[in-house]
Amino acid sequence: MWHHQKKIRAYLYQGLLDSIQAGEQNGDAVRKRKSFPLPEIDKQHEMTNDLPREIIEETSIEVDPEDTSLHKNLNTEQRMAYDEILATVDRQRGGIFFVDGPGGTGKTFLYRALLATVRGQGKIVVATATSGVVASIMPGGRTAHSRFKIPLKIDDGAICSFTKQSGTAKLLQAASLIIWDEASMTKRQTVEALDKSVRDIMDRPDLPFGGRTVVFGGDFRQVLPVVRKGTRAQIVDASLRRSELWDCMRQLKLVRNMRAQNDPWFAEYLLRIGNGTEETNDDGEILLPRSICVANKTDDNGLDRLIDSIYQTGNASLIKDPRYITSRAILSTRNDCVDKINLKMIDRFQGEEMVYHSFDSVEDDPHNYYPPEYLNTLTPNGLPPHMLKLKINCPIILLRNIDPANGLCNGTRLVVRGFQKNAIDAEIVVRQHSGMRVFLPRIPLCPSDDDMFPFSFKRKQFPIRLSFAMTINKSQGQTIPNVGVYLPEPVFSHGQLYVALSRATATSNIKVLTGTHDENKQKNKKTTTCDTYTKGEKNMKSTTSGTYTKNIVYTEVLTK
Ligand SMILES: Nc1ncnc2c1ncn2[C@@H]1O[C@H](COP(=O)(O)OP(=O)(O)OP(=O)(O)O)[C@@H](O)[C@H]1O
Repeated sequence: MWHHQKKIRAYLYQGLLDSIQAGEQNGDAVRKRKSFPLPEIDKQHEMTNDLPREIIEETSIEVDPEDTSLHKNLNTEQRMAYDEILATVDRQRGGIFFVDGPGGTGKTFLYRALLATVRGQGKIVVATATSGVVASIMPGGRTAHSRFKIPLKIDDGAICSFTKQSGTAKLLQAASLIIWDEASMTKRQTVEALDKSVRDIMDRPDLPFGGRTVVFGGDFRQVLPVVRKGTRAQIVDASLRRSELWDCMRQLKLVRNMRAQNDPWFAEYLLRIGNGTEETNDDGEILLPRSICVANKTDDNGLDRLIDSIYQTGNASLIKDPRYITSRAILSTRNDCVDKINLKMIDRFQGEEMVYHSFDSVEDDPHNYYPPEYLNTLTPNGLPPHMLKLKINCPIILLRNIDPANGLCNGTRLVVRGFQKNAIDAEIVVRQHSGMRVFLPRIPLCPSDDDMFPFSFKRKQFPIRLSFAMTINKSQGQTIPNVGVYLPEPVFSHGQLYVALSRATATSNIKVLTGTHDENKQKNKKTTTCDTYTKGEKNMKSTTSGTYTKNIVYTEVLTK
C-alpha cells in the first residue's frame, strides 16, 4: 500500500482560474498566486488515434497484483456468482444480474475479483457505485452518476445525458461488463435511465440494457434512496425493487458475513437488526449488547469516552499513522454531530494548524438579504464547513469528483501534508492511488439539492471535510475495523442502525453511545429478549436492564 511511487499532481490550475474569474481581484493575491508553478496541461488523453478519453483511461487501469488472486479466496456463493457472470461475459450475449447480500457478505470483494479477471483478459469493464466512497474502493471505480451522466433531477422516463457519438457511449458499447454497486441506494429511475440510454446506443430497443452484461448489487436492508420529505411509501416506490427491470435481473445471493466471520453471534445479531426481526420493547426499540455500550452517565462526558475508546489521541505517533487513522471512524446520523466530533478531535490532534474560511455568497441578492455572517452558519449536506480547521497529518475526505481517473473522487480519503495560501498539499491514503500527493484547490460549491434553500447558495472552499467522524450514510460500503457510533438522538431512516453496526467486524471493536440512559425502560420490555442474550452473549446477565435504541426497517422493501 505504501510503496507506490509518490507523484505530485497539481490541481491548482482550475482553482486559480475559478478564483480569478470569481472576481477576487485583489492584485496582491493574484500576484502571489502567479508565483505558483502552473502545471503543463496534459492534452495527451483528449484524443489519441480517435479513441475517446473514456476508453483510453479505462484501458490504462493497472490491475492490482493483489486482486488477481482474489478469485482463489472466494467462498462457495461468491464462487458460483463469479463463475456465472464470467460465463455470461464469455458468451457475449448479455445478461442482467443482481448480487444480493447482507452487509459484509463480500459483494465488493466479488466485484474486485471480477474486475481483475476480466481486465486481465484485456477486456473493458466499467466499474461504478452509487456512492463515491464505494466507487473509490473498486479499481477504476466511478460514481454511477458521473460515469453514466445521469441527470441530478430525475423523473420517470428520464434518460442519461450522453449522446450516441460521445466517449461514454463508445465506452459502454465496448464494455464486456458493467458493474453498478449499491444499486439499492439509488432511485430506480436512475437505473431505468441507463437502461433506456444503453438500448438506444446499442440499437437494440427490445433488450434490457441493449443486451450488455450488467451486474448490479446491493442490500435493501441498508440505506435506501433519498427522497426529500418522502413518505415511507414514496421511498419504497423509489427503490430498484419496485422497477419493472427487477424481474429481468437474475438474483445471485451471498449469505456469509465475511466481515464478521470471526464473531458468528454478532453476524446473526446484525442480520436480525437488518431484517427487522430482532425483538423490540413496547417502544419498538431493540436492546444493544451490553459490551458495546459506552456508559452514558449524567456527567455529559459520554462523547469523550466514546472518542477515547476509538482513538488513542494521546499517542502522537500512532494518531499520525495513516493506517491507524483510516482503520477507525465515529459514525453519526447528522452532519452537525459529525462536525462536533471532528472539531473535538482536531483540537486534540497535535501539529501545525491552519484555518481556512469560506467565501459564501448568494446569486442575485442585490439587497444583501442574506449577509455573509448568516451564510457562514449554514452547513448543507455535501458541502465543507465555513471554518475548516486542519492540522498537518490530519485525515480528510474529498467531497467532489475532482479527477476520478487519478483517484480524486467524492469519498477519497487523504491526509494533510502541507498548507499553502490557496492550496492544500495532501496525500491519498487508500487503495489504488495510495501515496499520491496532490494539491487541492478552493472551488465554488453549491448544495446538490437545489430546493434546500429559497436562494442559490454558493460556498467557495476546499472541497473536503475532516474524517475522524462521518455520517452513517457516508460509511456505507466500508469495513471499519474500529468503529464508534454516536446516537444522541435515535436513527431516523430505514437501515441506518444496521449500516452503522454492520461496519464492524466483531462486538469487541464497536462502541455505541446513545442519547438516553434508559434502564427504566426495562418495565416495558418483552421478557423473551433477555433469553436471546443470555444464550448468545457472554457479557449479558439475566437482567432485563440495558440500552435500547430505535431500529427502523421497512420490511416491505425486503420482499417484493
Ligand atoms: N472470500 C473472502 N475472503 C476473505 N475476505 C473476504 C472475502 N469476502 C469478503 N471478504 C472481506 O470481508 C469484508 C467485507 O467485504 P465487502 O466489503 O466486499 O462486503 P460487502 O458485501 O460489499 O459489504 P457492504 O454491503 O457492507 O458494503 C472485507 O474486509 C472483505 O475484504
